[in-house]
Amino acid sequence: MLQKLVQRSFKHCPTSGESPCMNMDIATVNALPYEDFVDILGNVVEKCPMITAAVWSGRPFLSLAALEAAIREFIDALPESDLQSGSLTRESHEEQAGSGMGALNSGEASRMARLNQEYKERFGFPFVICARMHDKENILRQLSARCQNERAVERARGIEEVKKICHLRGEVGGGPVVEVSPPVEEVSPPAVSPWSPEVMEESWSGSVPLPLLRSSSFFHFMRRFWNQILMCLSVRLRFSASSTRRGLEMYLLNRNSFSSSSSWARV
Ligand SMILES: NC(=O)N[C@H]1NC(=O)NC1=O
Repeated sequence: MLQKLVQRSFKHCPTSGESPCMNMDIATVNALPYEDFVDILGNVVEKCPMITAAVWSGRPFLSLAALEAAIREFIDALPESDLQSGSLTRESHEEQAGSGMGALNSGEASRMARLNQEYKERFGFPFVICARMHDKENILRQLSARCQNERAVERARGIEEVKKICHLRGEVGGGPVVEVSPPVEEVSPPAVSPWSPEVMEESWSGSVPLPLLRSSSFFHFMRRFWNQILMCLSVRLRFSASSTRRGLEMYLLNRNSFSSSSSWARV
């Protein structure tokens, strides 16, 4: 499969004979820039180019068989879906607990479960919200209100919420709090940026003090396990094909959205 894909992508082999051509192919494949690598091999797993994108950093591959083995290993290493009950990550637990989701009374829990189910049946993907920016009352209000939206609106909104979660997890990082000297001239983010302190504090109702959010080491985050989502988002931004983008968006919402009625209700 990989050989056919690669050979089809190289119209001619500069040398005669099979093996030099194949060797040349693997050398050429290893030398491919990120975009070309994902463009050519991005659909070896249906509408999951992030798998190809994730293995790109493992080059150089000794052979096409080694590249295929890297893809297989990545697939085998994917954790069970977060949507199975009891499989919430530590970060999800903390975020949901921090917003008060761990203190739902029975009325709130059953309302949350009902609304989650209604949302999932209406849109075909789970409700996603950046819990650190809301308390439980607001989450319930948002869930109820957003059930009335159009699907396209909710799909875009869910992706935006995933990005907010991604951003805040990057800020907190979980690593040592690194004191960094303030830049010589404070360049304030553009006022309209959703990440500007004003916008964040305006909708801020989470439990993590803002100063901490700003001071922990971002680079620790780069080592943390969310590189898959970052890969997704970077691949999504690079891909023009809307169908691929839609596939990735649905992947993000269903695979990384953490929520199912049982998890919210349970938490
Ligand atoms: N349902 C849902 O969005 N859950 C996620 N949101 C968040 O901030 N952490 C989560 O687990």
